Amino acid sequence: MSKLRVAVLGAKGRIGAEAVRAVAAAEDLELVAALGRGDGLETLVEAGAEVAVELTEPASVMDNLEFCVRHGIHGVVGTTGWTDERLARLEGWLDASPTTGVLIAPNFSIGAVLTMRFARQAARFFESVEVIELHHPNKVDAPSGTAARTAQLIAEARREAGCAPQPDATTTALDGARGADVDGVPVHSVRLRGLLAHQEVLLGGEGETLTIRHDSTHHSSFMPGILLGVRRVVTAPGLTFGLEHFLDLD
Ligand SMILES: NC(=O)c1ccc[n+]([C@@H]2O[C@H](COP(=O)([O-])OP(=O)(O)OC[C@H]3O[C@@H](n4cnc5c(N)ncnc54)[C@H](O)[C@@H]3O)[C@@H](O)[C@H]2O)c1
Ligand SMILES: O=C(O)C1=N[C@H](C(=O)O)CCC1
Repeated sequence: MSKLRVAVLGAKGRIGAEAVRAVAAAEDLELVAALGRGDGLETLVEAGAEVAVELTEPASVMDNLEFCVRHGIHGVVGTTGWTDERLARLEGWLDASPTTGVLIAPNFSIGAVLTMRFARQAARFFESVEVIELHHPNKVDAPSGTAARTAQLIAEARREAGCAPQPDATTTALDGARGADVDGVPVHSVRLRGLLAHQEVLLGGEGETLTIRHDSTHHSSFMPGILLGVRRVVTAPGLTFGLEHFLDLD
């Protein structure tokens, strides 16, 4: 059986370097290109890449994906910075290339995907929900893509269940003291040397709290999800948002 031809964009970055090793080590995949900043995207076509793993930065991801989709190269995207406007542009490119698939995964680790799932399940049962994400201090964006997605899922679940707004008597606060408001859910971002990627979802009701916590302590935690995404995206045309769609969770 022929191997799936895979390229990594952002190959010299923290997660990109780990992805290069993981793809190269997978028996059913062939690493055909490993691009860093400044390398020409034409290399993807010359190398015959079928799937591009996009692990760069929010300022680069759109140009890279536009090129890939235009050339029928499937995308597996971990890069953050997704807004409704960006997603709409990507969907426009995909409409014009109907056999091409792009997976955007706010987080590739199974624990983080389950944290999002559990948070969504729990959200309607508690009066209060806040998210704390904690990352290494080299991270350029805040809040994390994972925390933003978690907050959106929580907010959706609470809207669907008709939950009342969260109780909060704060009338005076320093800027940022109550975190960022993501769809009505406060999200707090910690940047600390020694950390990699961590998240807590705090839920509170009368006389009880529930904390859902996930820790990625090494970039290896993201690799099984990236490899799964690469194998599945070639049979999933259009946009898939979230690795959970490839996990058959329930
Ligand atoms: N979804 C997930 O599970 C997951 C996990 C970890 C990191 N991330 C995200 O992945 C992205 C990268 O994270 P990181 O910690 O590796 O960052 P990093 O800064 O270590 O690496 C990014 C790399 O991309 C390179 N780059 C920038 N523009 C480029 C371009 N146009 N073409 C090729 N290379 C380019 C940079 O030079 C750098 O080497 C971030 O958005 C981060 O939030 C996602
Ligand atoms: O290290 C990062 O940067 C990470 N980014 C993603 C996010 O913003 O959620 C996933 C976790 C690691």
